[in-house]
Amino acid sequence: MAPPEKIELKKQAQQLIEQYDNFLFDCDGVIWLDEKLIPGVLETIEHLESQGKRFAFVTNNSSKSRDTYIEKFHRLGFKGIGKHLIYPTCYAAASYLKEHLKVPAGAKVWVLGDHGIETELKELGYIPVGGSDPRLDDEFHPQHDLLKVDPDVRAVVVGSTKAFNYMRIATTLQYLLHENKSLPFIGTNIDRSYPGPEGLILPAGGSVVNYMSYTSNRDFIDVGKPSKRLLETILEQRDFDKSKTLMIGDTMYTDIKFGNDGQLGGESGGSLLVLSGGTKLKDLHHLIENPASLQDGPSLIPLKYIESFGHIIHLLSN
Ligand SMILES: O=C(O)[C@H](O)[C@H](O)COP(=O)(O)O
Ligand SMILES: [Mg+2]
Repeated sequence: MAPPEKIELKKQAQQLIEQYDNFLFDCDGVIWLDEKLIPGVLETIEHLESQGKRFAFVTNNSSKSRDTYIEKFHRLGFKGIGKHLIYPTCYAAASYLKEHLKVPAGAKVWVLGDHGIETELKELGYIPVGGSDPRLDDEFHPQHDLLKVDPDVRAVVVGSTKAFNYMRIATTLQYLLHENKSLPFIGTNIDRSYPGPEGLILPAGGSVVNYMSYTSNRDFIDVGKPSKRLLETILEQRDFDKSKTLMIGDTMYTDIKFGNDGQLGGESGGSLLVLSGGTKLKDLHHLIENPASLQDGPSLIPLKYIESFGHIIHLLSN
């Protein structure tokens, strides 16, 4: 496999834009770092729009609903980003329950995670339980009411939360073990960590999901990147030709694998790694030099890489 091409010249930036019609953006580490917009990204996306390019945002971050993301995009200066362009994994989880598992509206769903999951479940007619219930902040005691399983719960969704505590782990475990482990166990994403504020690398949703997987000794259904089902849903809903679509992300085992396994960009490929988030150049070099050291080897290697997506507008204006 050819080593990834570094985009550093104006003509390479122009070629990239000519080659693809559709752009799928990861958010954390590509568009922003927490509340800070990554320089040049807004201008580059506005340039793509002016060229008639189409795009969508696909984030493994389950903490915010699509409506909350719209507010964030507006706050950061993006105009006209509608709900239909945003695919966070809280929405992917709720859609999976409805479209794939056919869990009927009106069913209760146990949640370990932040508000985004509860909001998206409600939008599809489900009744979230657990989640932000303040009783989950109580100190653990074995007679606590919430440790008794509600028999009306039909599925469990686990995602990132900053309120991880023993009550949440213990209550969620009761549901995962309930009736011989028969309730579907959905995990929003597999990310170990993410690039947070102040340059900190922070624990991500995958740590919470895998904690629950370990303690329950159960596998989970991963609805986030690199899930092929998520990609197919986006391509279908947005009517994107996959051979003309590029995935842009900062994480190789989620974003780049999503683009490569999904065969974006046709025979030439369709994955672009940005170094503005959690992956640094040394990580890319490590992967290229030791592909066997990572389980998924070549499917994690991007077609191209660039220091940040915002760098494109800088290259184009030179
Ligand atoms: O669990 C999380 O919150 C995610 O790991 C993280 O924020 C990744 O989001 P993405 O880079 O897919 O936007
Ligand atoms: Mg990211």
